[in-house]
Formats: sequence, C-alpha cells, structure tokens
Amino acid sequence: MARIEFRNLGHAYGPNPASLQDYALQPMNMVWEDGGAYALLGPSGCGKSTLLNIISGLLVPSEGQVLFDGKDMTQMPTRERNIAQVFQFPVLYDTMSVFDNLAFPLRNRKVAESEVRARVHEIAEILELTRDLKQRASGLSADAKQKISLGRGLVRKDVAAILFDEPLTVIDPHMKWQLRQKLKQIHHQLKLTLIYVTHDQVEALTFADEVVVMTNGKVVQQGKPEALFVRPDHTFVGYFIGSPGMNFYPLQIDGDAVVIGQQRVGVDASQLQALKNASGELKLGIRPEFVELAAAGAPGAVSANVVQVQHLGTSQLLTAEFGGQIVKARLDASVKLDGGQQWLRLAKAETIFFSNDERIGR
Ligand SMILES: Nc1ncnc2c1ncn2[C@@H]1O[C@H](COP(=O)(O)OP(=O)(O)OP(=O)(O)O)[C@@H](O)[C@H]1O
Repeated sequence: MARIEFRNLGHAYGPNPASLQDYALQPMNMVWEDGGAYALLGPSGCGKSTLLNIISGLLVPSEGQVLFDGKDMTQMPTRERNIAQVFQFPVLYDTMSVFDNLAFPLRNRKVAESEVRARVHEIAEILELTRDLKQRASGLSADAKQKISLGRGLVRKDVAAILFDEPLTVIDPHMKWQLRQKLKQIHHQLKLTLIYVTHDQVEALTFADEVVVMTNGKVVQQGKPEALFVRPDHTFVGYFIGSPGMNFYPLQIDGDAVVIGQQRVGVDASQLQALKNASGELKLGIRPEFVELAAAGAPGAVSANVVQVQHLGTSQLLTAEFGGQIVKARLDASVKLDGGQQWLRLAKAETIFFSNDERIGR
C-alpha cells in the first residue's frame, strides 16, 4: 500500500486555462497516508472522477505531480501503477464461478495456488460469499455480483491503493449499510489504502477516516467527519454535510453587535474582533442542531415566526422566519412547540463566521 501525494496538481481539459473556473480540478496540494481510508465527496461534476482518473493513470494532469511513496507517477501508465479499482457496476466474468472470479486478479499475477486459495477464502469470509464460491456468477443477484466486484478489488495484497467509484450504486438500500460496515471492517483488518468516491454524505462519513470535500473543481476541505460537521472550512461543506445543512445569514456589524436582517444576535468579543478584521462578504453559519429555544426577550435571542414543524421520531425540525431569513432548528422531540412566535438563540460557541465563503480564523 502507498502514501499518495499531490503536488500543485491541477487539471484543465481545455488548453491554456485563463482563470480558476477553467479547471476541472483546481491546483492543490494534499497527502493521503499509507493505509488510510479516504472519501472523495461532492456533487456531480465537481471533479471527483477527474482526480480519480489522475490517480489511476487514465488521465495525465495538465499540471503538477502525483507521487506514490515519494515516487513521481504522473506519467506512469495505468498498468504500472498497481491500483485496483471497483466501479459502479459489477465487472466480472459471468461464466466463471465466484471462486474463479475472486482468484482471477491473483492468478493473473502468477500468485501461488495455495496462496490464491487462502486469500480468496479470507475475502469471501469477510464478504459473506463463502457459500456461493462454487456457484456461477451469472446466476447471482446484482447485489451479490457487486460484492464479488468488491472482493476482486480487495483480493490482492500488493496494490498501492484500491479506488472505489460509487461502488454501492446498484446495491439494495438495506444492504448498503451492511456493505459499508464490511468495508470499514476490511480496512481495519487488512490495513489497505482505500479511496472511495461518492456524492452521498452518509456513505462518505460512515466509511472514511478522512473526507475530502470538493465543489466546482476545488478541494474545499479535507478532514475527519466530526471536523466537517463542527468546523466547516467553507460554506459549501456546511451546506452539503448535515441533514438539513447549516443555516447561513449575511450580516452587518453595528458597533458591538452582529445584525442579521433587523435583529441583533449575540457573539463573543473575540468573534466580533475577527469579523471586524475580515474583509469580503461576511456570513454567519449555524447548524440546526445548535439553534436553541430561548425565553422571550432573552439577550442575544431572536424572535422568529414558526413556518413548519416536522416530527422526525427522536427529534423535530422547526422551520421559522426572522428578519426575512429562514432558520431551521433541530430540537428534541419532547419539546412542546406552539405555532406562532418562538424565541431562538444561535449557540455562540457553535456559530461559525465566513468571509467570501471561507471560515474566518482557520
Ligand atoms: N473529457 C472531458 N472533456 C471536457 N470536460 C470534461 C471531461 N470530463 C469531465 N469534464 C468536465 O470536468 C468537470 C468535472 O467532471 P468530473 O467527471 O471529474 O466530475 P464528477 O464529480 O466525477 O462528476 P460525476 O459524479 O457526475 O461523474 C465537469 O465540468 C465536466 O463537465
């Protein structure tokens, strides 16, 4: 397995990019440690496949370098990179047995048959395919076929990394959860460098040690799932992660207060100073989980008109309006809410400020 490093790596499909917007992948530096589990998360068109194809060697970047364990691989053809890849749809030989499908990548590399048997059984056991080993792949369900594809990706020990490109697309929803857990277990057991591409935050956050969030060709944050939730570096991370995402408000500073619409909200002195020092378009962000109920007229609280209350089992989602802005608050299910007016407080410690969409104080 390898440590993967990107140095000033960027890619534009057209010639001579004149601005950052011309890049499918904006120039960046990043390191993925040997044996780490990483997810590349972002909406369609953000540049995930471009980065994945650069790693696998299907695409030579227009600038910068990719290094595996310090060795420059940028111009190296795919077959010399020693990367295993699992795609959205099953890639296997229908006429072969499950065993032979799993054994194929090893036999192809002339691995001794005794080792092939041991490794195939190990992987089949983890993926719960042992009972199916003698079956022909053609008779199996789409779920089972994709499990074999995962197994084929995982079976070799000598690969630099395993790339998963939206591998659970064809998997039944109730099995997705189970397979994500399996992949996590495999990662702990086999200590592989795994790179998992997805547009689904739940898949990324449950699978990966570190998540790389991309939008519009830009890596906006690499971090642990908790960090992405609690301290998003960019408004896109706040918006894209969480369900629902962060509340955002354009703000003005008036003396010692922050004003949203017509309402003054409470902030710490240090936050206020950082805001006064910042330039550009300022925004306040707060997760619905950190919006609290407050007593009428409490200092720093805002008065909001209730628009909707959704009951979600253990919690309820309040949607309200204040100063022309919508606020969403996730509250305990036991809290009694009347329609009409509600006083809310944006928890100071969990409030994040952004300047031109980047977190202030990074
Ligand atoms: N061969 C190409 N030629 C020109 N532009 C391309 C090419 N491939 C991708 N692009 C553009 O580069 C940008 C990034 O695309 P990319 O496929 O990397 O995104 P993605 O996040 O993988 O999206 P998806 O999840 O839909 O595959 C998009 O604007 C896309 O239109």
